[in-house]
Amino acid sequence: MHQRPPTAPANPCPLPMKTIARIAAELPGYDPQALSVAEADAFLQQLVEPVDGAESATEELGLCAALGRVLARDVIAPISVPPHDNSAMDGYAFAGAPLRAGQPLRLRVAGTALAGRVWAAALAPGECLKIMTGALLPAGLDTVVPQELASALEEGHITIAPGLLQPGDNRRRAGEDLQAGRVALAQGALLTPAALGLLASLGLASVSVRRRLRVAYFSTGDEILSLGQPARAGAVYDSNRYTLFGLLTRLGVQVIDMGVVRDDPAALRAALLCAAPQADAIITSGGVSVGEADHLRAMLHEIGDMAFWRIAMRPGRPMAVGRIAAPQLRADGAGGAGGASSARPSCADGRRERGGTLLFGLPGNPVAAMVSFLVFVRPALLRMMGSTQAAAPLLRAISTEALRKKPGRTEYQRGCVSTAPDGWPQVRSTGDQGSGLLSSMVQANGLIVLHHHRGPVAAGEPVDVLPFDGAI
Ligand SMILES: Nc1nc2c(c(=O)[nH]1)N[C@H]1C(S)=C(S)[C@@H](COP(=O)(O)OP(=O)(O)OC[C@H]3O[C@@H](n4cnc5c(N)ncnc54)[C@H](O)[C@@H]3O)O[C@H]1N2
Ligand code: MOO
Repeated sequence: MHQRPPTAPANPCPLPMKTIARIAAELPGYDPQALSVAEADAFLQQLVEPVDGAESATEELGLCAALGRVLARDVIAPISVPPHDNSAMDGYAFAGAPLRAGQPLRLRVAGTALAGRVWAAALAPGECLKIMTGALLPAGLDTVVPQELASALEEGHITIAPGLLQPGDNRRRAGEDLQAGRVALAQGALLTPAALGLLASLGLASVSVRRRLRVAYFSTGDEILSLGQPARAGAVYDSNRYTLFGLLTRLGVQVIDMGVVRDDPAALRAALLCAAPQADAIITSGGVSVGEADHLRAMLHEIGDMAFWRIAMRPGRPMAVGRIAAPQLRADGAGGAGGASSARPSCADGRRERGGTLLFGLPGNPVAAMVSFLVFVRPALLRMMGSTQAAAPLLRAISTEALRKKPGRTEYQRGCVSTAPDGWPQVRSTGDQGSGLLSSMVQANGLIVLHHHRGPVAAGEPVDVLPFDGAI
C-alpha cells in the first residue's frame, strides 16, 4: 500500500457550517442587491467546503478509471523514477573525467548496452560502451556522447573532439523525477493524463480517489419544452439542461437530470425536496430575477437558508445560493426551514451537519447560466470535490477592436482568441452579446474578462481572457 492516510484524519462529524446570515455579517459592506464578483466569490469561499466525513467514502480505482478524479491520499513513491542512472541518448557511455584535459579522447568500444539489459562486466580505462537511450549506465560510466558527435574513424574505436561535452552530460540520474519514500502526488491533486502517467511510472495499478460528487439539476419555467415535445407558441426548448449536462460531465461529477419543473410552488418544492437527499449540490436555472412567476425565491426561503443576489456582472446578474434542508436531512425528521437542531448530530450523512444540500440558482438566460456556472459554480464544485488545483490563470491578449464597457461591473464577453501575426495572443469579440445567444458561445473559445473598475477598451489594448480549455 503506497498511499498515506491523510495527515489530519477527516473529521467524520464536521462542525455545522456557517449560515447565510453569519457569512453575510462577517463580510464588510455585504449588500446582496449590489455585490461585486469579488464579494460573491468571497461569500462562496465561506459557504462551500469540501465534501468530507463519513459520506465522502473514497474508492480504489484502476488508473484509467481514475482519470479526472481527485486523489484521496498522498501517494508515497514505492520506487525511484528512473530507478537507475541511464543514458539520455543513443551513443557511447564512458567515464567523463578525462574530458577535463581538453584533448581529443580516443576510446575503445568494449561492447553494447541495450535498454532493458544489464551490462555486468567492468570496463578498463580508455574503454567505452555503445549504449541505447534508456539503457542502464554501468557503475563508473557517467557520460554519454551522442553517436552523431563521436567520430568512428577506426574499427572498434571512437574519437571525441574537445569542447563538445562536459563530464556527466546525457546521464539521467536515478530518482531525478521521483524519489522512493517521498510524496509523489499530494492528496487533492486532480488526476490529469500526466498524473496517470506519473502513477503508472511508479508501478501503481490503482489509486485511492474521492467519490464522485453528485449534482442534481433541473430547469424551471412554464415556457420550457423538453426535447420530444412539440413546439408551441411562446415556448422554447430547454437548452440549459444540456449545457449543464456537458459542463458537469466535463468536470467528472455524477449528474442527476431532474427535467423541467413548471412555475408552480408545489412542483418546485417537491423537486427540491426530492433532489436534496440524493445530491451534494443542486443547480437550477431560471426564476431568480424579479418576474411574476419567479416562485423559486419564496419557495427557497421556505425550505432553505438562501441568499438572492444581484451581482455587478454581465451576463449573470441574478443568482441564488444557499442550502436546502430536506426533511430526510433534518435531525428532528420534521419538515420546515433548515437551521440548527438540538438533536444529537448523526454521522450517517454529513449533509445534515453541513446544514443541507448546496443550491445554486442560475439565471435562466442560456449564456448567463453558462457564465455563472463557469465563474462561480465550477470553482465551488471543484472545492467540494476536494481539489487543491489553483484556478486556471487568465490569458492576456490584445483586443483587435474597441469594446464598450461601463466601470462598476464585471463583463464577460464571448471572444475568439487567435495568434496575431507577431505570434502573441489576440482576441476579438463574437459580436452581439445578448445573454440568450448560444451561437456566440459556440463560436467563442473564451470569455473576455473586463474587470469591475475598467472602462471602455480601445483597439490594441490588452485584456484578460478566461480560456474555455476543457471546461466547455
Ligand atoms: N425587471 C427585470 N427583469 C429582468 C432582470 C431584472 O433585473 N429586472 N434581470 C434580467 C436578467 S439580467 C436575467 S439574466 C434574467 C434572469 O431571469 P430568470 O432567472 O428569472 O430566468 P427566466 O425569467 O426564467 O428566463 C429568462 C430567459 O431565459 C429563458 N430560459 C429560461 N430557462 C431556459 C432553459 N432551460 N433553456 C432555454 N432558455 C431558457 C427564458 O425563456 C427567458 O427568455 O432576467 C432578466 N429580467
Ligand atoms: O445578466 Mo442577465 O444575466 O443579462 O442575462
